[in-house]
Amino acid sequence: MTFKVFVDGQEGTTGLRIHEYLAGRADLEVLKIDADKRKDAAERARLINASDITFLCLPDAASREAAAMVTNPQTCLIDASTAHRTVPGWTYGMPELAPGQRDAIRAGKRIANPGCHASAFVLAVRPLVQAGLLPADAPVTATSITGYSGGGKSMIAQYEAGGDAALTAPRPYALALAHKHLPEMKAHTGLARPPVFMPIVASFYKGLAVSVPLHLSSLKPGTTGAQLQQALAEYYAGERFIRVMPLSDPDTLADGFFDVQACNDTNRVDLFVFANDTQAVVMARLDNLGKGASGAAVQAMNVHLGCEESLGL
Ligand SMILES: NC(=O)C1=CN([C@@H]2O[C@H](COP(=O)(O)OP(=O)(O)OC[C@H]3O[C@@H](n4cnc5c(N)ncnc54)[C@H](OP(=O)(O)O)[C@@H]3O)[C@@H](O)[C@H]2O)C=CC1
Ligand SMILES: CC(=O)N[C@@H](CCC(=O)OP(=O)(O)O)C(=O)O
Repeated sequence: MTFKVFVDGQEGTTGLRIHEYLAGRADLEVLKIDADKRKDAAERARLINASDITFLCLPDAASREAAAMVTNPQTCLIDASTAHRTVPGWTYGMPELAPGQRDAIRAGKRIANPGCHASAFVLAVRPLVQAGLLPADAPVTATSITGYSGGGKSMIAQYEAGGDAALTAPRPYALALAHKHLPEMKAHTGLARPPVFMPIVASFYKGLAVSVPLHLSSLKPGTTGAQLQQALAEYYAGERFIRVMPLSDPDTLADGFFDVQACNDTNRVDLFVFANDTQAVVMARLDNLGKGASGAAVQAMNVHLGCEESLGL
């Protein structure tokens, strides 16, 4: 059986990368829209409804518009945007989130792909809340360092134009403390409040690492760094795309510096706990265009189609 797949937003950063993942898949027929019609609502609606799977790789408003175009009950949408991640009726497209999440992705026809920063944060924090080590009402904070491709075509063009000295240094942003990933960070971790979150974009193309600093005294009494690491390792045992590293892994910091780009060109997430007797930092690293966007979207499709086990990514 061949499944028909359409990418709405095929010329964008996420859409192009999805096409690379789909190339060579004998089980899929990729439907293409003519370049001059790619924003033509009627033509997009025709292709969406001719597909078994449509990836929405669009700004939020265009994603909502596309979702309203679906009339074919067989069509499954996988939305890369922020539009539907905490909307009832949509399944969060993170198979490793919880037992039962793969079944929900298999059954659902509306799948919301996690945000890149949120993917790293949720995967790092949820197991600690579930294990009772991190109280749900703890005052959690997080920073994220990301490559500029996370900002899509316009930010890539800005960085690659050159000539602006401000862009050569890392730039903290979202300092209104209302980043668009906060609702899903709260909803999918079990935290009572979203974290205080400060992302930083820097002058490298891709790669992302979220850091969550913790005072052990604010955790369940007696919690150690080893227990945090063990909780993550147990939660993700058997997950092929999640690698939980040894506590305070000396190899990672062989030269004293953390490599934000070491998951690039993979669909992998690496999780780390660095700790001493009183403090810990939990970190998650991924490729923002891999597990942070296009890789995760293709993985969700594979789960939906029941072929996750048999295919690589
Ligand atoms: N880049 C990343 O790391 C991640 C991105 N995302 C999300 O994925 C979505 C796509 O992001 P990204 O690929 O980076 O963005 P880009 O800006 O690179 O691409 C978006 C594409 O959508 C097209 N588009 C805009 N409006 C419409 C419309 N009405 N109809 C059809 N096409 C339209 C744009 O056209 P044109 O070429 O004319 O501009 C562009 O090609 C966004 O919601 C983003 O937030 C999610 C996770 C990570
Ligand atoms: C560098 C940069 O600007 N990054 C984007 C994140 C991209 C992303 O993941 O956005 P979605 O919510 O659409 O998934 C940002 O922080 O807004």
